[in-house]
Amino acid sequence: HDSNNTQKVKLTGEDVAKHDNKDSCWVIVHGRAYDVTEFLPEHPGGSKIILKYAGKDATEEFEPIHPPDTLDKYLDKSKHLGEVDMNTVQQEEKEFDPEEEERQKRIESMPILEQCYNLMDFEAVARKTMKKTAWAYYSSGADDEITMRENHNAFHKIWFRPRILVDVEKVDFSTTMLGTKVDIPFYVTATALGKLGNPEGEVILTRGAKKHNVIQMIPTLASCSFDEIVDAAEDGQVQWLQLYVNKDREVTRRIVEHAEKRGCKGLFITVDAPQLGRREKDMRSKFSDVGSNVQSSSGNDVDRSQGAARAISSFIDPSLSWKDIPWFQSITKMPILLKGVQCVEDVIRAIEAGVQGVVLSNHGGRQLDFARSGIEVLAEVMPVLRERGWQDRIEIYIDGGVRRATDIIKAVCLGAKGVGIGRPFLYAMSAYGLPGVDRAIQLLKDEMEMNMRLIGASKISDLNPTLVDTRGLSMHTAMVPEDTLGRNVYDPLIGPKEKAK
Ligand SMILES: Cc1cc2c(cc1C)[n+](S(=O)(=O)[O-])c1c(=O)[nH]c(=O)nc-1n2C[C@H](O)[C@H](O)[C@H](O)COP(=O)(O)O
Repeated sequence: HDSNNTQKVKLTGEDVAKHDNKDSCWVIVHGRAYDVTEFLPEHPGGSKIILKYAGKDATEEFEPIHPPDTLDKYLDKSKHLGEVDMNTVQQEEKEFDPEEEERQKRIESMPILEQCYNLMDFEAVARKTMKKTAWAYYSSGADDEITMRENHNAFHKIWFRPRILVDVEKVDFSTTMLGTKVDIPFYVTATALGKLGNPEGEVILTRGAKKHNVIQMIPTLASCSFDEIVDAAEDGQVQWLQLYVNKDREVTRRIVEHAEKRGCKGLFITVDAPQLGRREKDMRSKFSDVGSNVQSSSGNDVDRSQGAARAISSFIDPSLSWKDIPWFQSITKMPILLKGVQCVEDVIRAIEAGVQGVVLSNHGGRQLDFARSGIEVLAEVMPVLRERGWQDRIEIYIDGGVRRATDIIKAVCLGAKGVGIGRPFLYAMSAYGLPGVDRAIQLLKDEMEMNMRLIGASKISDLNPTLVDTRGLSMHTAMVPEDTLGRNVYDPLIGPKEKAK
């Protein structure tokens, strides 16, 4: 570097390769070198994963887990060593990976998008075509995944009581959420690490949401930076922020104030994850591509925590409690909602605390196993609120296991303002990109129109509790419901290549 610190000569791969150990550790990310020696013990994902790339190009591993502005935000400028001449960097010989070979073949013969007729089709295709680590992270639930399966299963215990001879020539299923007019009562909920499934990440969901006038909830743990996701939105497009509260409240304050400044129209504080659940599929897959090397080189002190999730969530504050709500109300004007409320007592407390809404949710079954489904908690909550005349005091959402428009209708009949949908859009995005998300939302809209007609409702306000029979809802089958839907629903249809023969 010359006197005013402009880099005169690029670093070479050799320069970086000399710093390949815990006493001097340089890595390359996006063509620039960084000295992360002092950062090693602070890395939430542990030092081992960085040391695996010491002296080398870490971009591929870094990219899906960290927003692009991570190093600018969290690594002192003095550790930014400047540009590397990537022609001098020896790219790692990709060892032959039979699993990857198989996956590429499955991608070649995957169904064309038009052969996906419902949200479960996207899951079935994604299961076969996504990288193992991505599938493991997205599809996993906590422990035995009882709650994850129950989330979808619960909807099967609610039956309709349709009305007839209602003029349903015109059907309008638009509604409002926190004052925003949306086409259909669902939003794309916050799910972390969008780039695990698709290199473009969460901005694909932004574009899909815009096209269909539905709201996107931006995750704290997105792969894209918050600003990238907001910049990808078009004028007038409404987004909400999902917040994991940081132990360092100043960090949280900055995130909340910035989100408000960028125009977010709702703050959803996640309250069901003081510690992230144990998602064993995620743990297993991470150990296959990281743990094994770590295990062999470090013996017993291998990082026993789970895969991607634990690595990115050590900042979450487990001391968060009701006493913190006034502080949030003092730092933002955005409506505040609690995401992950799981019993009527806490809904009452939320109303008394003056928040604007709750999401009845168990985090997609990724947190406490044997937590009840959002729809079951909704059936417990609404009669109690109605008794008190409080049913309009806050907006109530549910999420978890929503895969059909009939699931949305059941939730709205029972009193939800709308529902959040997670995995299906991750699978659609991972398998088919933006066209996948676009088709998934359109399929839901088509189902919604048909089912509203068949239930005898021409608009959202016609949906009410008399249209559903929930007597079976609280019966929990002891056995683990075999969730075959995602496995069998699409035939191993021939892909375009075979057709040509
Ligand atoms: C599928 C998925 C869900 C995550 C999610 C990541 C994935 C891959 N992550 S997690 O890494 O911490 O678990 C978040 C998250 O960042 N924050 C959050 O509030 N909910 C998170 N959730 C829960 C999500 O917001 C919904 O509650 C859940 O996805 C709804 O269930 P379905 O997937 O069945 O629609």
